[in-house]
Amino acid sequence: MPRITAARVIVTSPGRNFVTLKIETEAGIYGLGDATLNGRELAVASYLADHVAPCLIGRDAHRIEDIWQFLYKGAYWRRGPVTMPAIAAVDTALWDIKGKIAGLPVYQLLGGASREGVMVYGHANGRTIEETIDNALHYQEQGYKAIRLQSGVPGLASTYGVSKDRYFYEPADADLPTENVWSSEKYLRSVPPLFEAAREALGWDAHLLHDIHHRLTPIEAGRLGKDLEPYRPFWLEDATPAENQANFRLIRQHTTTPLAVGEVFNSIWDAKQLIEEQLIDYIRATVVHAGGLTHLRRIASFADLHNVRTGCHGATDLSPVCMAAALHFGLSVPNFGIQEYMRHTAETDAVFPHAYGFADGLMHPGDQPGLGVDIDEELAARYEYKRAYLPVNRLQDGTMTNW
Ligand SMILES: O=C(O)C(=O)C[C@H](O)[C@H](O)CO
Repeated sequence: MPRITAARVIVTSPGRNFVTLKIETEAGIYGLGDATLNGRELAVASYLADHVAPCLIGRDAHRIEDIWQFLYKGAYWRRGPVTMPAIAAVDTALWDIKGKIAGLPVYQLLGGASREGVMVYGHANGRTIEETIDNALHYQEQGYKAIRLQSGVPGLASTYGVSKDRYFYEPADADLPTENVWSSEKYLRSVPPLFEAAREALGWDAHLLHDIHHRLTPIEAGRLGKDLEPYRPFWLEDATPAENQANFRLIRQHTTTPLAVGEVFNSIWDAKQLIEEQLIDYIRATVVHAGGLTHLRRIASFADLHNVRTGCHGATDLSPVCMAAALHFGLSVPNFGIQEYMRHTAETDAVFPHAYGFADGLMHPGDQPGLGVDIDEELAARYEYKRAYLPVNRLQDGTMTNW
């Protein structure tokens, strides 16, 4: 049996912070797992190093399910955004090890490929509609079949999703949280003209997506969904906060625009009602924040029963280790919908050499045994952790709201 001999936490910041778990076995085979929780990275690093790693030593690395249950049930304190990325990192690293021992890419262990590749969506954004459309055309030229559109809102100094760079978007940028100002009224007026212009410029074959980033009330989201129906969006994401899952009933009553939610979910319980009542069309839970491949597969199987497809989160704060795992998952899962792909910087890619690649709008995890992603520890050590926070949001009268 491949006995676990070490579990080390590597914190590195090649352009942004990442927390990686490296599990080593007696035979010298190791596996990697992503444990990055944007803006709260060190909490997960400590949870892993101080509380999880000591329990792993000596265990059989092949017993993925048993170790998952041990860490979930054994902590007594279940779920949560710190615990679940820690469990996810262990789980992902164990799938990596199993694949390496078997000499097979992880997607083969998950049942094999269900499709030729994983359709991904790129991020087009700009300060104005014209700039956003211009960027979207660049994505289309590169072969993207699906593009997320985010544009600046007239009258607001900054808004979610609008970056300084055409390809790289990094919202966590300050030593202390940056304060933004938000107006739902101004925003609601700005999105329909964006979609109208996008359909005109990009045609009707392109899948067009949009992220509300939890900023609307359910009835406002219902109105936006209705206003966008003529432009047939692929989805409206994170319409409203989903702690109260019943909120989505109100949105559903008012629009047929497909809904996606779940990037902040960390377990199947966050989505139970949403899925059972078919209040959403796509579940955004992902490998790192929702308990690893083992738990994500459980969520996807449950979603499949209710016609909900996957649409995993894939922002830059999810490391290439998570991206690789997401692609193995996306290639194999029967009810795959789409995968987000926000490309990493060259510095990040150099620290995490990987086998996955993009062609004609689809990504493939590659056929290396395991996940097909590694970490250059020497290079990683050159990038020290830098504290960074996500921004916060206030309404124009100063009231705190969702970012
Ligand atoms: O990718 C998305 O849809 C996001 O909303 C990105 C999030 O803001 C980001 O992952 C927060 O860390």
